[in-house]
Amino acid sequence: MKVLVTCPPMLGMIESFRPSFDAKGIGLTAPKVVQTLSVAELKELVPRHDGWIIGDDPASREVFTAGKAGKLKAAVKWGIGVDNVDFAACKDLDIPITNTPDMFGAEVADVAVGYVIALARETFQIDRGVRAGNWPKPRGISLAGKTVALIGYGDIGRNTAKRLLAADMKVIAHDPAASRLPAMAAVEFAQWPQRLTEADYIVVTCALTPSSHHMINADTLAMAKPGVRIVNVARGPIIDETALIAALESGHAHSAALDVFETEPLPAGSPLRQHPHCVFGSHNASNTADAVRRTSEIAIGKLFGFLGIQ
Ligand SMILES: NC(=O)C1=CN([C@@H]2O[C@H](COP(=O)(O)OP(=O)(O)OC[C@H]3O[C@@H](n4cnc5c(N)ncnc54)[C@H](O)[C@@H]3O)[C@@H](O)[C@H]2O)C=CC1
Ligand SMILES: O=C(O)C(=O)COP(=O)(O)O
Repeated sequence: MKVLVTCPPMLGMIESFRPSFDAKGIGLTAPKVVQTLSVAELKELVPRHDGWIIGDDPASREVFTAGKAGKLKAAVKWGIGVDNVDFAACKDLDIPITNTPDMFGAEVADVAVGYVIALARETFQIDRGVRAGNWPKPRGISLAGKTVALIGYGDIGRNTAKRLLAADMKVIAHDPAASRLPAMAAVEFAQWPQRLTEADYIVVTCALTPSSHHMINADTLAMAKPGVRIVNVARGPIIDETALIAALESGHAHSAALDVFETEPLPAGSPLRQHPHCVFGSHNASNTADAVRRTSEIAIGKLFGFLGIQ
């Protein structure tokens, strides 16, 4: 058996997993040079492997079809988001596939709340100013009593809500699955974009689906409260970046903290790069040693299970 691993976080610790593959006599391919492979590269590599642990690569029908024509028997998406993986193609081709849900709720919520605080107190502006030899003292806002519109009430959303409530913030959650999810008494639910006008913050923690694509756009931004602060720790295309830039430039939106972007890495020419009221991450909100280790172990276990490896 041979397994291909293409998820960047796991590549960083692949050598520590190699002995468990060797012990089972499984060949392990983990390309080190490129982190996100192209369709052409995947069509070449995937068919030569029995199993595939997928990262942020374009895991398209074309790739799975090529895999099925070769040796591919099963795949696991490392992590939560499956927007880059064609699950329907796997079903059609009879390739068992799953992801690793509920792995990063606490870690990504920590980053989301860090960004809420950074935007409230402009800590990133102070840092830039002090480094430049200035002594800036922007006047912030208090978190207590402010309202957050939380888009997505899954694992990350619920962990984020818990932390925001501890800061005495009010949370209004928007999630089409709300009635099936465990509720917290203090969290109110609303259909999107109802009650958006009340929100001092919009915090995005939902899956990227056709229904959430560009949920934050020129129309919904125009409905938002003047001075709204925006945090996105989920997926870039949930926000129309062109509309966000316009809202930041007009001052209607106060500021934005983005861990994820419509195109990653953020392109050199993106006007966001120049905007002073933004703070950025590098799609890194899940990246702690504990979380990466446990997710990798679970991904390997699920793949071995599919392949019938004890
Ligand atoms: N920045 C990062 O490094 C990370 C980002 N993510 C992203 O965060 C997303 C959420 O992760 P989890 O909470 O663990 O997943 P989850 O599956 O527990 O929750 C996702 C929630 O999004 C909701 N949703 C789907 N469409 C929606 C819409 N149109 N409006 C509002 N809610 C909608 C679903 O009903 C579900 O409750 C992942 O799908 C992934 O894309 C996940 C891990 C790390
Ligand atoms: O689990 C997710 O969806 C994440 O965003 C984190 O993992 P990734 O960087 O997509 O491999």
